[in-house]
Amino acid sequence: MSVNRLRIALQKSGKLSEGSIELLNKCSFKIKPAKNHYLIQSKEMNTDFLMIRDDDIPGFVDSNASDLGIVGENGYMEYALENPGNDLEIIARLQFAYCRLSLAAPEGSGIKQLADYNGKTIATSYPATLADYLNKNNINARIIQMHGSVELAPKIAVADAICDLVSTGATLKENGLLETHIILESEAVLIGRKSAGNELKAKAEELMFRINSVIDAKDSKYIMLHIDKDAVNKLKDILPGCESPTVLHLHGTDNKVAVHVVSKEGVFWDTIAKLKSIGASSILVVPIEKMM
Ligand SMILES: Nc1ncnc2c1ncn2[C@@H]1O[C@H](COP(=O)(O)OP(=O)(O)OP(=O)(O)O)[C@@H](O)[C@H]1O
Ligand SMILES: O=P(O)(O)OC[C@H]1O[C@H](OP(=O)(O)OP(=O)(O)O)[C@H](O)[C@@H]1O
Ligand SMILES: [Mg+2]
Repeated sequence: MSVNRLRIALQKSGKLSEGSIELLNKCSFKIKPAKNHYLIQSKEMNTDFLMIRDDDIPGFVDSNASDLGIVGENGYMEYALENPGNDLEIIARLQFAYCRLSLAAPEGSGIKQLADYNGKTIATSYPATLADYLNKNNINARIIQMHGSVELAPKIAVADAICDLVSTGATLKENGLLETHIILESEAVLIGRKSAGNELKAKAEELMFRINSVIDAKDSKYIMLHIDKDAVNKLKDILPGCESPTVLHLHGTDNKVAVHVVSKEGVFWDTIAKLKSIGASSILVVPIEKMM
């Protein structure tokens, strides 16, 4: 089937939405989200963005209502476990929306070890993932499903414990809950279909080329500085990637040169102090938009 327009499902609002749009706009898609605007067209790669709830993204891709989708790996896993015959695959991990799916129990409940969950009731928005984990660990617990505010359940005796997403741990703390076991680590992932034809696979590869060039550039910096010629070889101990910097002649002096280098590591204030300690001056650190 000819892929005339590429369809990509994104979360319309929530923890994935901003990061997905920011990443894709750095790939030149010019997505301008607007309330109740669920289909956003882009000239870039002839793409239609389907703005939907994150829980619907895996099913949209699996049923070919969308070609690709960006969802949390936890959401992909939940769908895959609920739909054993699914055609989905993770094409790439996108290095944002980091969180983890964990078991947590009320402070003072005495539930600490995995065995303590036997016979208990656990509230979660991810019943298939929780059931799979409990089965694999021979834990016999009752699961009740909630679609949000899961941390409330133990407080109102709806459940003895919970299985929910954790990022900073603030929500657990605010609700008197202690994290006891991490079931899975999650980040935003690009998903597609294993059975996609060559034309769609080629489009996915072009999209990943753009995404990777943005991700690779994310922590990299372009650094320019002036330094004595005989101090250039000291730079590599301070700046990763400075094994073969660009060294330029400086007009009006034979002792100093300009050095330009891409450093993959974050350049922090201590790096600047070390550079100055070996005589570097006119230090300029600029972000890189894309690297290929
Ligand atoms: N606190 C968080 N920090 C980082 N990532 C998170 C956090 N909470 C959720 N996520 C990630 O974002 C995804 C969507 O979470 P969000 O809370 O926006 O979903 P939701 O409330 O179900 O929204 P929707 O209305 O789209 O269903 C989660 O599946 C997870 O991968
Ligand atoms: O560890 P933290 O940094 O506190 O983040 C974890 C919380 O974030 C998400 O909730 P969200 O705010 O998205 O509300 P929701 O339950 O309606 O999804 C998740 O469901 C947790 O409750
Ligand atoms: Mg949701």
